[in-house]
Amino acid sequence: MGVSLIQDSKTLIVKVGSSLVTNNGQGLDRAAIAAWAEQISALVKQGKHVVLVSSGAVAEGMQRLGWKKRPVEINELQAAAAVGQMGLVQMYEQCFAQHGLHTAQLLLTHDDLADRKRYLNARTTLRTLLDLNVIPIINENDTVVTEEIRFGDNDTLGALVANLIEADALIILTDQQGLYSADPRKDPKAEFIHSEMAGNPALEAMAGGAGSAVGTGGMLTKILAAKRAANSGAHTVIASGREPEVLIRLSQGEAIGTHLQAGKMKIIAKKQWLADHLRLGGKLVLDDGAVNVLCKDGKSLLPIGVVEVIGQFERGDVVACVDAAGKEWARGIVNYHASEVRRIMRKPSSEIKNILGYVEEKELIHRDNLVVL
Ligand SMILES: Nc1ncnc2c1ncn2[C@@H]1O[C@H](COP(=O)(O)OP(=O)(O)O)[C@@H](O)[C@H]1O
Ligand SMILES: N[C@@H](CCC(=O)OP(=O)(O)O)C(=O)O
Repeated sequence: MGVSLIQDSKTLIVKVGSSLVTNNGQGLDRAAIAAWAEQISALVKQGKHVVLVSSGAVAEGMQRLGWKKRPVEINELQAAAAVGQMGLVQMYEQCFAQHGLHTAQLLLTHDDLADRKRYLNARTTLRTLLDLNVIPIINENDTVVTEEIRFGDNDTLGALVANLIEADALIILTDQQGLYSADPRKDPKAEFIHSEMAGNPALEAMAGGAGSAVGTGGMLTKILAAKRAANSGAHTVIASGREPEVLIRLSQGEAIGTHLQAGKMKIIAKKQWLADHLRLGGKLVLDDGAVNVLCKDGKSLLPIGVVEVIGQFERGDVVACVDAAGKEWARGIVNYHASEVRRIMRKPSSEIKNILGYVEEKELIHRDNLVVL
């Protein structure tokens, strides 16, 4: 990858695995967590947006409960995760507080991100937190899922979050320097992979399962996460979380770890995603002024620019933005139900509260959720 792609990245997802966070299951590694918090804080102060996806709840819960062996029963794993998550977020909150930054806890499941309304809600919340310079700390909501906890799939969650907020890069920190041609714990001749295209099927054959007792996904979930992140145009780096100043050095363009490049440009990825993944709901007919600000100025669509609503749709659906002659100019994810849009169209956003009694968002379609055709 052009290593500078990390350097130029504005929005980063950093994922840290259980073995790192808990020092191989020995309990939370305060020094390591403090070091990542310091680096992330420095990046945020440079104007970057950083989301942290952290594993370690089960491992920390086991430690707190005095369990020596990872339980087999799902309900016990869930209990351990619930206990351990408390320690995890306390530690992050304390470490980021040293740098004057707040943290926020987000517990998500894969299903949350597959559901279009929840997807939009999660996306809006994350975007708001990042604008406030708060550090979102994300983990799986282990209480309500069984599949994810069984396979321990925070690598996938990291990629889903990268898709969710269209991050520029996903940095997966683990206990190895990166990807080797085979598991280096088992094959001393394994060669280091410096750079590849994300999604290259040859990578999947190289990746083995977890090598430690506390990590669960192994390299394969990281390779698949890179492929998924690339769908929204995000590059992935797999690197050692124990490498001093790893995040700072990556952001300065240093070639540390394995760089897996996304083949698609973000804007093309976004258009494809909007075209492929969400069903097209109805249409919004815009006045000429609204067409202009959307297409020429790259602004969000406000209710005042809409003159007619055609068809039915729900919050989170994709709608087409057309002019009076029916020509489609843009398409995007709408923040209100069709019946609500019919009530607030042609009105300034300041009247949404009076008309509906609540405000989902002041935009009908936020510019981040819109592509001009
Ligand atoms: N080809 C490979 N290159 C590097 N590591 C590999 C490879 N195949 C399997 N692994 C194993 O994957 C482990 C990292 O995955 P995992 O234990 O799940 O970590 P994490 O907790 O960071 O998600 C490494 O410690 C290593 O033993
Ligand atoms: N939610 C689980 C995540 C488990 C997991 O994905 O672990 P890892 O393979 O170490 O990233 C936990 O916090 O323990």
